[in-house]
Amino acid sequence: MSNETIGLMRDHKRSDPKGTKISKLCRRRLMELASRKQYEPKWVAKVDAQIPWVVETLKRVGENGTKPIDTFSYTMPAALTVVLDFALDIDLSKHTDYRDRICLYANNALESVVKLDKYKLFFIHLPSWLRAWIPLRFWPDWVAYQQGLYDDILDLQEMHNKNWSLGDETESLLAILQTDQAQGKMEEWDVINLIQQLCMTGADTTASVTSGIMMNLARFPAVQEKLYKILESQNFRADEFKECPYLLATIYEIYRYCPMIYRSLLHSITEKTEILGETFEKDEFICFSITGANMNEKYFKDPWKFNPDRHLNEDGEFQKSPYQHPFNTGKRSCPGQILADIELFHFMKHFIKHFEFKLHPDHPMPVVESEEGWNSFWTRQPHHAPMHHFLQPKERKFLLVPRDN
Ligand code: HEM
Repeated sequence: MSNETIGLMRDHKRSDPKGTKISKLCRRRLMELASRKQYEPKWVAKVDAQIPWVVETLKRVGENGTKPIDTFSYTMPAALTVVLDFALDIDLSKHTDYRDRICLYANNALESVVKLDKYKLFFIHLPSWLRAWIPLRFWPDWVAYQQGLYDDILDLQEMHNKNWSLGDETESLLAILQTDQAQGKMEEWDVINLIQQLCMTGADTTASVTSGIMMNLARFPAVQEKLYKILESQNFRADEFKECPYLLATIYEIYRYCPMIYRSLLHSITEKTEILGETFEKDEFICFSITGANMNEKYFKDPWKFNPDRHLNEDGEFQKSPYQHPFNTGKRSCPGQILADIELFHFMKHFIKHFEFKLHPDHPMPVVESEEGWNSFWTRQPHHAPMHHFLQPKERKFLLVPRDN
């Protein structure tokens, strides 16, 4: 790949239908692969493979359940390993140097590429031909730093291609994309950019929600106990969602009640549109408030109550509310949602088996099920504070008490 074609983003313009078409194809490829039912056991196995080292690490850093910890830095490498194994068919737990470095790039990206600031908006709005004339010393520092991620992705691509050539079966996302590239449907930078996007979007999200689930089970011990008993009665098998609807219902209640990913990305309006009486002009920015819908009495009865049962129907089956959109909805909704649900379900099945999650008096988390109680759970720090691309709980530390001690 030549240096000229490496950049943080393909230059998308509405006047460039080819770019839009290729993005749609990339997105479709990701969703097609994740939704192949026959591959689901393969994705589950990738989650299962992470469990021994994550459980051991959580026991060690949590000093066998005596020291409260923030679990994000341990769930993040596990989630990244799963998503990159899905994309590249490479097990990064055998290449921890790449895994740990890519986690750093992804976390750095969240504090830079993903966060909006005036400086960045200014750069985005310049036409690319003009941007190309700006000397690198005027670019934000993180731009040069993030280029290192591309080197790692190119190395991993080489590693992948040692075991795969054009015409072989396409079991990884990279193989599928490279086949498209060979057929002239996309260019090399599209392939690399999609892998880069997965590093930035596919691990911190799942890792953050996994930590959020454990934290909320510590806040609501009766739900945790019920879940443990159900899973234990099945010997912690639950290979599929339908085998433990209460676990999926609990995950969806945590998506609703603890929406750390509280809004969609920013999108621009393509033509003058009216939504619920509001008029939006072409090119205006729009963003969907996931939290706003979640906590609206109109869509969820007693919204301030934590109640997984609201996601089960009369037969005890999981029923997704049409008003809940943790992944947003429509053409730009999260393409990783199938994989994300699989990851959360199976990570949690194992974590619940191995640990009891408990609050610690030095790190109190409010559990008052009222509007005030709900509000007091969150920090009020500004968007530029660390990790504030997500909605952040004031307290993130809790105990993970091993059940097998
Ligand atoms: C629990 C985990 C996750 C949650 C809650 C989540 C949520 C979201 C949300 C709200 C968006 C913005 C959608 C919009 O603005 O319309 C998004 C975008 C995206 N997500 Fe996820 N996500 C999760 C996991 C994943 C995973 C595992 C992957 C990859 C396999 C992924 C890949 C992406 C990508 C590529 C985008 C950008 C889509 C675009 O711009 O068209 N996400 N996600």
